[in-house]
Amino acid sequence: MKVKKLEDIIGTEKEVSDDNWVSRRLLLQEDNVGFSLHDTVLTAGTETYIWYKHHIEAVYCIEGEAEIETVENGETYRITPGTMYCLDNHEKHYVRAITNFRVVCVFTPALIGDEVHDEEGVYRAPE
Ligand SMILES: CC(=O)NCC[C@H](N)C(=O)O
Repeated sequence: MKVKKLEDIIGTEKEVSDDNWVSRRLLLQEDNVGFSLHDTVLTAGTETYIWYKHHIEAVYCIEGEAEIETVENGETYRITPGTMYCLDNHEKHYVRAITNFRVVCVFTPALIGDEVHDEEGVYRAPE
């Protein structure tokens, strides 16, 4: 069994930041469990364009509020604590954080660890 605390991750290479968010990566490919698990905070007032071309992501909100817009059809969703969304069709989308937006994210396949979005909003393909 594996037990890790957020405080074990903060300040290490498993705490990964991009312009609009910080992602504390609790489980990664090296843990060999088939998914990765992150505690992520998106910064209030930011808009992030994302396309998980190679991954499925589930996102469970535990603090704050955001709007998600799926690009293909322009639909918007208000996400608040206790709500989950799952990008099960690799949807291109925007995340607009209204307040600091804290979420638990699960990715399959698991992230390797240092991924940030490229110019297309994509995390690189798993190795
Ligand atoms: C909600 C979302 O996808 N935010 C971007 C960061 C990502 N979830 C991560 O933790 O790497």
